[in-house]
Amino acid sequence: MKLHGITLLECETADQLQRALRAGCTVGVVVLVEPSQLESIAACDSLLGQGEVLWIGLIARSLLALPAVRTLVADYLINFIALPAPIEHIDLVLRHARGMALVRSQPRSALSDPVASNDPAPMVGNTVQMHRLLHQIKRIARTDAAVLINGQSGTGKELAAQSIHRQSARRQAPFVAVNCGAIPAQLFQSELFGAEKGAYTGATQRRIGRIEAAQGGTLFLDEIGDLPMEMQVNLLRFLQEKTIERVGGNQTLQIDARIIAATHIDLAEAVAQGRFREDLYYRINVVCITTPRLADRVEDIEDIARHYFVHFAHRHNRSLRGFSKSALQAMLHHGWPGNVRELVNRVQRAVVMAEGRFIQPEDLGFDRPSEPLVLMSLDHARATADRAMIRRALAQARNHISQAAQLLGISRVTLYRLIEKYQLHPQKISLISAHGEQFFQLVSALHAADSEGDAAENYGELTR
Ligand SMILES: Nc1ncnc2c1ncn2[C@@H]1O[C@H](COP(=O)(O)OP(=O)(O)OP(=O)(O)O)[C@@H](O)[C@H]1O
Repeated sequence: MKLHGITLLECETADQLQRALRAGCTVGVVVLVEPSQLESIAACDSLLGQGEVLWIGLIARSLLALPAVRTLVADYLINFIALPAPIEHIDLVLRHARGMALVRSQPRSALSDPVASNDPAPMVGNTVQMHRLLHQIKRIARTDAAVLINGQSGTGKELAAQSIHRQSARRQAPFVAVNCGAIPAQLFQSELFGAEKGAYTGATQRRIGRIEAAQGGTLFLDEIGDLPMEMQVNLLRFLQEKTIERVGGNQTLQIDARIIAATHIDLAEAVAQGRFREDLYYRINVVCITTPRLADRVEDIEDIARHYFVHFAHRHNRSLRGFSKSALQAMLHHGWPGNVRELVNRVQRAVVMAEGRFIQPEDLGFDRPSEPLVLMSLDHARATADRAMIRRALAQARNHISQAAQLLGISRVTLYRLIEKYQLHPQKISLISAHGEQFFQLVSALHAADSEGDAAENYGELTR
């Protein structure tokens, strides 16, 4: 419907709201003047969190005390106005929302955003353990000694190695990482030492190995504990002589590279069991540091989670607000067997999957903490569960009755009867799509309407 040149999209069902969102509006208005409207808003809550729409609430003052209304305001709205309210106030809030929408729609400059730059990830953490590690890294970076980094998988061993390299005198030269456990034994020699043209079938040109590629810089040997015995001999020779020969070549090349090795297994024990060469162990273990488990520094969890939240929200272009309290709680209570890598993965998944404005425990792949059980009659408990499930099914089926009935495993007739019984009729949600200059016409229309009476009623007129 057009009014004063403004596109007004009135949405009474989730389906209509979905279409309006696809139409690309930037500012939406949730009008809530009767308690009965809350049901339909609850049915649409996943849609309210979608896209880039900035939501403003126009809410009857009498409803603001309701917990459901407070949740709506906290989770989805960037601002709300208690009705009745002076039209100037509504005007101001809507202008502000439009301004925010305009700013958000500007392409963000990758250069001006440190998160988007190509700098390697910083090491985040403010606990005693992290302070100690950062201090050790700083001191080690000044020397050229071989370093062994111990730590469970995902604790940041590679990040620590990069940090040593970046702070060292070799920072302008390459940092070359080799995952010793991931290279097939038959390729290891050529992968590490390189190969001359014709050295083996398929070697159509000279290949520079990883060790040579690290010339002047740092060679990071990840998972060195997984290195097969025969390869340990070759590596030891390089470490002792600082020279290599490419496979199929006869030229000896002098290599100047700092060695940083990392392992998640106990190398001393592997030596004791004869699985790792003792002489190699002492070569790489001149200085040893340990990256702490995430579970041993829980105070860092929130900082790291927020750091990656900003990073991924930017990368995936999501305008989420952050973590809900229950999501933060769930993170603090998790055991983090996969350490920081697991946290990074969970945050990324949550940023992509979250339907509301705030990340919930489910988005992070955790179960929602169970609500404390309140004693109630079985009839009441059943009715509460019925209502919740019907609402959820209606939302998922976009208010399509047959589909919702199917999801619930009941007939359409039964669903209609239950909707009637629990008063779950899809109610009115009003959304005003305001594009560009049309927005100001909308505000003018509100001004004009104001002279005829109460702002809330007039707003209702405009959206009806
Ligand atoms: N302190 C930290 N601050 C920010 N990000 C971190 C931190 N520690 C680790 N990460 C991130 O966690 C992920 C895993 O880190 P990294 O690869 O360095 O761990 P790792 O110990 O080498 O793992 P693996 O043993 O499995 O190779 C990376 O995305 C890294 O950027």
